[in-house]
Amino acid sequence: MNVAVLGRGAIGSLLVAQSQLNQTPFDMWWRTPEPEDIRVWLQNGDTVSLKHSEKVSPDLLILPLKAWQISKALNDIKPYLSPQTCIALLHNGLGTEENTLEAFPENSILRLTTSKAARKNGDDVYETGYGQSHAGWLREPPTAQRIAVERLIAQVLAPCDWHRDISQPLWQKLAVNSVINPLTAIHQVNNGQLADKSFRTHIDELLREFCRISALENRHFDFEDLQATVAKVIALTAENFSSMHQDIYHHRPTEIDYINGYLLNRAKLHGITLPLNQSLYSQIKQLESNYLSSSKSPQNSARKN
Ligand SMILES: NC(=O)C1=CN([C@@H]2O[C@H](COP(=O)(O)OP(=O)(O)OC[C@H]3O[C@@H](n4cnc5c(N)ncnc54)[C@H](OP(=O)(O)O)[C@@H]3O)[C@@H](O)[C@H]2O)C=CC1
Ligand SMILES: CC(C)(CO)C(=O)C(=O)O
Repeated sequence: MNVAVLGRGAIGSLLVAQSQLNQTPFDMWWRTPEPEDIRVWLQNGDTVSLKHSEKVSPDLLILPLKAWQISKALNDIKPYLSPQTCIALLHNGLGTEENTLEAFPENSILRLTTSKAARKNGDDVYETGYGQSHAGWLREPPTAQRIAVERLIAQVLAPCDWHRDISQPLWQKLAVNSVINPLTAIHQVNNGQLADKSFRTHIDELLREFCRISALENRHFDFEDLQATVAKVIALTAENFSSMHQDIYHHRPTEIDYINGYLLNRAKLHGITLPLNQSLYSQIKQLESNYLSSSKSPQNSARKN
């Protein structure tokens, strides 16, 4: 099976490194031919060197991109895809699925999410955490391709659970991201600092709003289970800076439209408001607008984490 991974981002590089260690190397499609190669530093001490590949129509294309990059990326690479190419979306948040299904009506589409962690520093990628992944089909391919893809994904994203309805784990991850990401980004704290009791009221209120909108979507989450899940993620990733914290710090666009913005869109459809989500959404948009509208380059800021 010919597999390609788009970009040379943190999570994508981790997957390609893992595929090399499994002796089933994936191709990597970069936006630019430079640098000649990149290195991935794994937590087990291995270092893997990765190179850019020529674009040949793949059986499986994985897009481990920021949610807001997906639509343009798929448009850019459409000429290299055939109706038989399976497209795998891997990102935080929700909201790219419908457009992808519509834009590629003949292709099988897979949705992935992961709690693995990696960060880029220049041309190097560092694995910073192990974690569970989840996978499920939005549109299934014929049986032989389905089995081959499932086997491959189970290897490179291990441990990986397969779901008949992938939207349930995606909503569960959305709950976690809708709390940790904007709070850490606005207060510029690491994930662990959210355990401080001063954040308790906001965390609980965000989870209450999440339960209200998810129930209207016929997805039922227990408030106390979510409290426990968020507390666990905060403890397990205490030293990490969330992706939204890093995006704000490095003056990059955030995924807010696909996290709290997604919840707000669903709420609007149901005719309800989510006041705390709205407030955090507006604060993140304001922070983004301070630098996205200016010509100052993000590279000018000192790097952290
Ligand atoms: N990093 C982490 O620890 C975790 C990340 N996630 C989620 O996974 C997703 C990916 O995150 P992450 O790996 O950190 O993101 P990165 O920003 O590191 O990687 C995104 C990559 O996509 C590439 N890209 C974007 N648009 C295109 C395009 N049109 N054509 C080709 N390449 C393109 C970028 O290329 P270029 O380098 O040229 O800009 C970049 O290499 C996000 O949704 C994130 O929230 C989830 C769990 C943990
Ligand atoms: C789970 C969490 C919050 C870990 O940092 C994450 O997914 C992110 O930073 O985007």
